[in-house]
Amino acid sequence: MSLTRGLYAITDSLLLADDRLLPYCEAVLKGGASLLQYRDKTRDQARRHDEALRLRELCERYGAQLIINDDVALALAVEAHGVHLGQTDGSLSEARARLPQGALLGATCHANLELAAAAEQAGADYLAFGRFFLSKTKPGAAAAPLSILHDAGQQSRLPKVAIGGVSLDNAASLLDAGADYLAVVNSLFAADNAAEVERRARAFVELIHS
Ligand SMILES: Cc1ncc(COP(=O)(O)OP(=O)(O)O)c(N)n1
Ligand SMILES: Cc1nc(C(=O)O)sc1CCOP(=O)(O)O
Ligand SMILES: [Mg+2]
Repeated sequence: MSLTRGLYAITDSLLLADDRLLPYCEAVLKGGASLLQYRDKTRDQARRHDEALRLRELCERYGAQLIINDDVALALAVEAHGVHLGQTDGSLSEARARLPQGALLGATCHANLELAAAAEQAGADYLAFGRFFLSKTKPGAAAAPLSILHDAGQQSRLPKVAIGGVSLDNAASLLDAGADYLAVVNSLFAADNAAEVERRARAFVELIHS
């Protein structure tokens, strides 16, 4: 499946604790998210493997793609659809070489066009820029101007992912600036129940395709 535009939901271990991971992820997929990233910073390899496997099955049921954050080995072990790597997560070229053909490789580029060019050269399938707004999930993330989305579009034809504090209130500004995918944690998953997660996902998807 090739990348076009859509909602990119990212999991969070705190927001999705207490058995919320699977029902909330199913809700986000029912709402129309096309990419789901498993982002878990713990070292509990057995649980990570089990959760990633369940999420891969869930994504397949809904025609979405599971991306594993940081961990190429886990992505290979559960036959995920791809991996997302940041600037300190290892070599993109090596990850590209290890992944099967057709697997997605995403790269964090912050607000830096040189990082974006290097990621494309290394074989990335999408370029992630941010953070655009204050992020409750990652409060220390460095700010990026909206203009980086336009500038990246001048340099590359790869899909551009916008991340960091993305909400239903600011989504339109990111889309207008050139974002192809909106990557969202808190504004999707900080919800009281799965029905609310689905409603929010649907609202993002409608905005993206309007
Ligand atoms: C879609 C997307 N964009 C950016 C990031 C951030 O990656 P990274 O800089 O490696 O930070 P961590 O997420 O690993 O804390 C991402 N995960 N996904
Ligand atoms: C994981 C991550 N990376 C960022 C970056 O700027 O690279 S911002 C971020 C957190 C995104 O969560 P929320 O939607 O809750 O702000
Ligand atoms: Mg990372």
